[in-house]
Amino acid sequence: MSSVWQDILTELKSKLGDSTVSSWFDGVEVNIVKDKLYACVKTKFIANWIKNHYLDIVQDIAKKHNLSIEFEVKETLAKESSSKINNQKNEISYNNKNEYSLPLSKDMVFETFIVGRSNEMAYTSALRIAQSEERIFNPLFLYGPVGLGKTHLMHSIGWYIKKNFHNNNVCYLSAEQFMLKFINALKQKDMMSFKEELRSFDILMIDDFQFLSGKDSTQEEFFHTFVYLISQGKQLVISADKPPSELSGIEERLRSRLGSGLVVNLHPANYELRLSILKEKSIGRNINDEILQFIAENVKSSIRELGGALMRVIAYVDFFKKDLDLDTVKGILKEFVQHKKPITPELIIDSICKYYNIEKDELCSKSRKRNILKPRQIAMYLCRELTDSSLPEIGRFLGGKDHTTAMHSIKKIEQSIDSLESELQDIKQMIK
Ligand SMILES: Nc1ncnc2c1ncn2[C@@H]1O[C@H](COP(=O)(O)OP(=O)(O)OP(=O)(O)O)[C@@H](O)[C@H]1O
Repeated sequence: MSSVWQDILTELKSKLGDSTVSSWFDGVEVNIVKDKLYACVKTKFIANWIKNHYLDIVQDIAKKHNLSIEFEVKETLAKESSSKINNQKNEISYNNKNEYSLPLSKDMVFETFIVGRSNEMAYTSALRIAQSEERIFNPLFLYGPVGLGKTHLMHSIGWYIKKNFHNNNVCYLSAEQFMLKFINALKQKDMMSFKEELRSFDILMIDDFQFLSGKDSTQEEFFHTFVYLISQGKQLVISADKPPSELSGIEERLRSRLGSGLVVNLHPANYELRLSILKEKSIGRNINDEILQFIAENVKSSIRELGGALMRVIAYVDFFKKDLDLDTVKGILKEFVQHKKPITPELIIDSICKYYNIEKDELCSKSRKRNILKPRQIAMYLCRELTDSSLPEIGRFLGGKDHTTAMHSIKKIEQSIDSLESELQDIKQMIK
């Protein structure tokens, strides 16, 4: 090993400690050309980690040796991963037989979807749609905040139908892709093929429908496709971040049709579901329950984030072949972990909005629609239970209501406490 690199490592150890340096810098190969030191690491993950956490400090030390430093990923490993990507591409093109559909991810099937209270209804509806050739719920409209499994369920429907009903022609598109294909057909002056192709599907699934907000001509085209397919007994599955009634920038006649079948909400996962997902995804990995519980308790924003946190822990174990302790995990997941904040009315209001997928303005408005009134009453109840706020303060926080409204709302929730128990538990989990 180059003596300069040896010196750099020694100095790094004195600043960062032996274990950090051996975790991230063991196995680095160096090559000095003129005044540049090229440090070759095994993977992109390690290179990024070093750049994000230790670059300044390494550069400072290198400067003392009149060197600048650059981190690279070893070419052999880069080649390996590029051949993996090529294999994946082959799978995708096999998967993607019709040119209109986006490929379905092979990891997103019903068998890998973990079911809990927050997504049970969505899972059951998706499975029923896939299993039944009768159009029991048409369209199926799945909605909820990001990263909670809408795409996973749509891909699962696609795979199930491909496997069990070979004659059915499935098309899965993001709303953006739908728009791009529409624009392309207009440009090519080939609207007939576009219409014919879309009308030939037995199951058409459009993801992230909110993307079409304000895109009037694309909506118009989609509207006609929608009406045609439904009239022919074909299945439609749509997903968005909001229910049809709350999608802004979508034409009224389309909104009402989107809501004419079954509309199902995916709620944020509670602790039990987060833990089950982590246990399932870490099968065969040497990660103990204490660590999984720590991740489930702290990474709450979405299942996508939860998966990302677990991947980071798994990558660490794979690279360094070391047993993990909780302190190391806390360090690795620093950016994922939300620090515990004191419980305030603002925090309760934010969590309620997230849970019910409504805007703060709506929650604090005068609306007496049930989908707004109930969350507002729950917010008042939780402010009373979890904070020291007085009734007039609670009324004020929820949009300038008076203290009798706050008192009445809290009573309402107390009267239905048994039926609301599990919902309240889930919301409290999000708040804490
Ligand atoms: N219940 C679940 N069980 C297992 N994995 C899940 C579950 N829910 C979500 N995931 C995983 O979480 C990730 C994000 O899910 P998905 O892409 O389906 O979210 P989404 O609701 O469509 O989000 P977006 O609105 O951002 O498109 C995916 O990797 C998915 O496989």
